[in-house]
Amino acid sequence: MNCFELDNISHSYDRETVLKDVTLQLNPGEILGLFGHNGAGKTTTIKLILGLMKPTAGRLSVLGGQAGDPKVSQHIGYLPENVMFYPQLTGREILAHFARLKGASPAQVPELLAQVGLADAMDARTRTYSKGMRQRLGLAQALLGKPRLLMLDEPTVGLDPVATADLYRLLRQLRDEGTGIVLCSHVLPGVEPYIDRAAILTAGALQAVGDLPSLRRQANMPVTLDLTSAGDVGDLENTINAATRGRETVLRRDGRQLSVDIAPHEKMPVLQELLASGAIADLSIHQPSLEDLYVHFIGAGGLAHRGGAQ
Ligand SMILES: Nc1ncnc2c1ncn2[C@@H]1O[C@H](COP(=O)(O)OP(=O)(O)OP(=O)(O)O)[C@@H](O)[C@H]1O
Repeated sequence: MNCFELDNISHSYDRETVLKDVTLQLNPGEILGLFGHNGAGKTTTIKLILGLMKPTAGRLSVLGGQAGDPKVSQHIGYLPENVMFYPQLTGREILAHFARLKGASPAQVPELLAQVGLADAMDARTRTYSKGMRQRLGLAQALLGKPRLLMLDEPTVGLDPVATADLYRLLRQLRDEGTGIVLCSHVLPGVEPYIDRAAILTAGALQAVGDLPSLRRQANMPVTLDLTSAGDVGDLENTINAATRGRETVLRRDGRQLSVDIAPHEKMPVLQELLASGAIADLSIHQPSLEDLYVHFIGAGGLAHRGGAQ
């Protein structure tokens, strides 16, 4: 059974359509990154899956049932963006309160607080917590009752690099135990190794969905070969020019180092020719990163929306 299935979902607030024909599903034991700039429609998608609103058009099922049905909702964990808690209560008291609301066992509370790195702070009032600690308490709240579907809206905001890596490790562990996880973010650096698939949303429309190799195929962006010459750099330049003649490539030179941007399907024949020439001492191949692919798919409109390329 899918964790959720969105089938041609559209949504409008008043007259403005902010989600357009979105078709997307999440499997158990999978981490999906849902990426888009501010206002792209990520939170609206989450609210529909939570059953807080009904889509204007399209069909939606969550954990095999109806979004918003309490029998479904009890298996969903949700961490909203900018989570806030009552400042006079301790972390332990707050989590115990949410455990009662969710019908989860209170025995989980200290264990979950330790799991998110708040073992030493659980009896301190949350007004003394840093933003990162509040975020981790929010995550513990989302993990109450061992959800089958976990949705996290900008979970790494406020976390330092060590806490961010800890969070991703924890998500991987939950994924391996069968939880389906949606990670919404407009912060891409560092996330690539931790997601199974990415969905890229611009102005309410899905531009691309897939794992990294599939997104690379869809984007068909050039691959960069960085080459170090074995002898005279001019000779290597001539060899590259011969190997790439008639192909669409860009060649750059920086001292003894040469870089060639080349279409993915041209990579192997050109590499074979270059290796056979004996003119290369070393080489590395750079595929487009998740950030490169994101910028490619959101296009000029998306960049304008974000105030230019970053
Ligand atoms: N309650 C609302 N009433 C009217 N318009 C709304 C409402 N909530 C969101 N919108 C609009 O819907 C669009 C999508 O917003 P949404 O919050 O889903 O985007 P997002 O991708 O989560 O953005 P962010 O990263 O800034 O949280 C935006 O244009 C936003 O202004």
